[in-house]
Order: sequence, then structure tokens, then C-alpha cells
Amino acid sequence: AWQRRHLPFPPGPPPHALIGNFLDLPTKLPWLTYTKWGIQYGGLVHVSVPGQHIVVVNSVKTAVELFDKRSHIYSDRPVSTMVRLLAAAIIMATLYRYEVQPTNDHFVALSESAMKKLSDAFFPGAVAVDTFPILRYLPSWMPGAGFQRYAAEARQLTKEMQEAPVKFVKQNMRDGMDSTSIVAKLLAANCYDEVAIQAVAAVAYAAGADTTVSSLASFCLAMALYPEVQKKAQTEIDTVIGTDRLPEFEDRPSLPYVEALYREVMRWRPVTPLGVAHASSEDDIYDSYFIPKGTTVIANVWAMTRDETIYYEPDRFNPDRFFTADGNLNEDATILTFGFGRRICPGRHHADATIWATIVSVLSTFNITKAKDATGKEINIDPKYSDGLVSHPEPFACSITPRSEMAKTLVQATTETYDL
Ligand code: HEM
Repeated sequence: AWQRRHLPFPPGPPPHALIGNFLDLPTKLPWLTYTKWGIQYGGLVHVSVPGQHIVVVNSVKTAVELFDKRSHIYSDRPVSTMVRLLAAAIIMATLYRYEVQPTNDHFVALSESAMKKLSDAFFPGAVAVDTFPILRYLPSWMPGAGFQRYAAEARQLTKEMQEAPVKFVKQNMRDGMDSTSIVAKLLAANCYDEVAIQAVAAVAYAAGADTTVSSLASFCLAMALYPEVQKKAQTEIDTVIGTDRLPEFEDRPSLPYVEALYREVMRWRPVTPLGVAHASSEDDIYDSYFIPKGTTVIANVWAMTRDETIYYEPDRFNPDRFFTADGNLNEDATILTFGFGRRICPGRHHADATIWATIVSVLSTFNITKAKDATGKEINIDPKYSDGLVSHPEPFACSITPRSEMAKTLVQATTETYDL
């Protein structure tokens, strides 16, 4: 073991005495800085702060080596003072048979504020208390101790977010209105602790809803910015399916361009640009570098999806990159933003189905274009992406219009049904 300890850590920005790389750790859009470090120092970058080693994995090759091939070492989660890990989310309806209101939905608002607080606190360096746990003992009225109030608020919101929907299901069960939701079934089974049911349901909601919505927002953005891609996909759908019915899951293999478009949405703006951090549970040596037990290991999905040797002009939205020269879909079907190894997103099949189905249905029925101002001039779009565990495009203007008679009829019927 002493030999291992004499091996160097992977390369990275030089640490300072006492505080290590504390001042180097980015607090805003950290994946951009980590990606720059990747270019400077390589596929594996090491930084440290007192008591904590962090390793950033910038290449798919290294990610596969560590997270997949050595999954027995790299499958823990870091313990964080601020966040108990909240990794996840399914659709409310399945869980609670609760119909989300189009605007100002109470449950959605509750979980969004809780998620935002947790997500803001998630990255190493974002919050000093993760680095210097001693700060935890400062009284909350001291300047700079705002995180204590913050942590208390996040805890309260998370508690409400977990309790409120389960109460709702119980009321519905009493009224004889719900026996089919997952939560109702778990409660009816009478063998699970209610607090555990609350936690499972909230985790599933938190992990799935936000992430799925973010990918669909990026899809709309891409369609408004790249009309020729949209046209190409619509032509494929119209040719294969026709215009008198909506596409179905069985059609998926016959729509290769839509498939490539889906892959490109997930690559172009990865929803979780830094995945969700892993931690190592044993000392390890990789490439003659020492990675101590307890290191936080971050998969820099942003860097991997910007790799110009694999994705030419990576910032361009271009589904054609997923085709071989002879016009078939290539082998690059792994969606990196779902993570790696034993901790890979367990909701990925659900997310994949939801996102594909939405993309193909929207393409078949609507045109998405840039919005126009009062003088008829197109409004330029240059959206920024939010910070946090899950990155969203900031709101942008676009115009969504029905493509066909069938779509117009659908819109009409929906408007009447929901009184919009
Ligand atoms: C676009 C949609 C989604 C994205 C991008 C996404 C991404 C991720 C990522 C990156 C991780 C961590 C993987 C790792 O550690 O390497 C994760 C974990 C997780 N996801 Fe998702 N996810 C999505 C949708 C969903 C959905 C719909 C559900 C639930 C139905 C879900 C449930 C979970 C859970 C429970 C975990 C924790 C797994 C663990 O810690 O072992 N996710 N997700």
C-alpha cells in the first residue's frame, strides 16, 4: 500500500497550501471549467480541497474503464453535508393518480422549489460547507452562515414535497377514487412503512420530471434553430406513416432519422452535464495514477459530448452525425447523459420512451419556428442554460402551429376538453 501512496494523483491545476484547489473550483456552470481542464490536463483531472479528493472523468474511454469495468470500486455516492442524495422522478399520474394543473400546481411548485434548493447545493465548490464541514457549527446569524437557514428550508420543502401527495392519495382512497396508482398499491399492500413510500415516490418524481422536461425544451429549441432538420424528420414521418394517423412505438424502427434526432437532442444539450457524482470505495491505481478511497468521481458528460474527434462541430445540432457512410444508423446509441456503471439511471427506459414519443408526435403534428415580433421580423434566439444538477434552457420565444387538418382538429378538441 505504501507504494501506491507514492504514485502521483492524476494531473490537474496545482493546489495551494492549506486550501488545496478551493479557489479553483468553479461555482457557475462548472462543466465548462472542467472541460477546459480536460483539454489542458487530459481525460482524468484531479483537484483536492482539505479532506476531499475530486477526480473529473472527461472521456468516454476512461468513464467505461472506471465506472463499468471497475464498477465494484466506483459505485458509491459521495456523502455530502448539505444534500442527502436525492437522485430521482416518475410521472405524478402513475404515482398518485394526481392530475397536474396546467399552471400554479401546488405539488409541482413544492417539488420544484425543493429540487432547486437541492440542485443548487449539489456541486463540490458550490457551497463552502461541503468543503469545510466545521462551518456547520457556526451560529446561523453569523455572516456567511446563510447555508444553515438554506439547508433548513430545503429540508422543510423536501418534507412537504414527500408528504403532501401521499396525503392526497389517502384521501382519494377513502373516497373510493384511487386504487390503481403506484402509491395507492404500496399503501394498500400494508407492508411498507409510509415514510419509505413517501421517499420512494418523491425520489422518482424528482428524478424523472425535471430531466424529461429539460430534454423536451432542448428539442423545441433545436427545432426552432434548425428548420432544415425539422423538415427532414417530418418528411420521413409523412413518407413512412402518412398523414392520417399518429406515429406509434411500433413505428420506431422504421424512423431512423427521428432516432438520430432523438440521440442528437440528448447529446447536444445533455440534461445532466456532470451526471450525478460517484464515490470510490477502495484505493485504486489507474494509468499509474493513485485514486484514493473516498474520492468523488465526476463524469463530465459535457466534455464527452463535445469531443471533436467523435462529434465534428459539436455545438451544431446535426442528426446526420449518427449515420454511417452507407446511410445506416451507426453504433453510437448510448445516451451518455443517463450516466454509467451500476448507478446508471434506472429510469432511462421510461425517459427514452417518453421523450421519443413526444418528439415524434410533435414533429408529425406541429411546426416549431422562431416567433415573430409585431413587424413580422423573426425574434432571434440565443438561450442560456441554467446551472445545477439538471440544466435547462432559459425561456425563449417560439411559435408552435398545427401542420395538418388532423392536427388542427386535435388542437380544437383539446382546447374544448380542457377549456383552454
Ligand atoms: C432525460 C431524463 C433523465 C436523465 C437525463 C437522467 C439522468 C440520470 C443520471 C445521470 C443519473 C445518475 C447516473 C450515474 O450515477 O452515473 C440518474 C439516476 C437516477 N435516475 Fe435518472 N434521468 C432521467 C430520467 C429519470 C426518470 C424518468 C426516472 C424515474 C422514473 C429516473 C430515476 C432515477 C433514479 C432513481 C436514479 C438514482 C439511481 C442510483 O443512485 O442508483 N430518472 N438519472
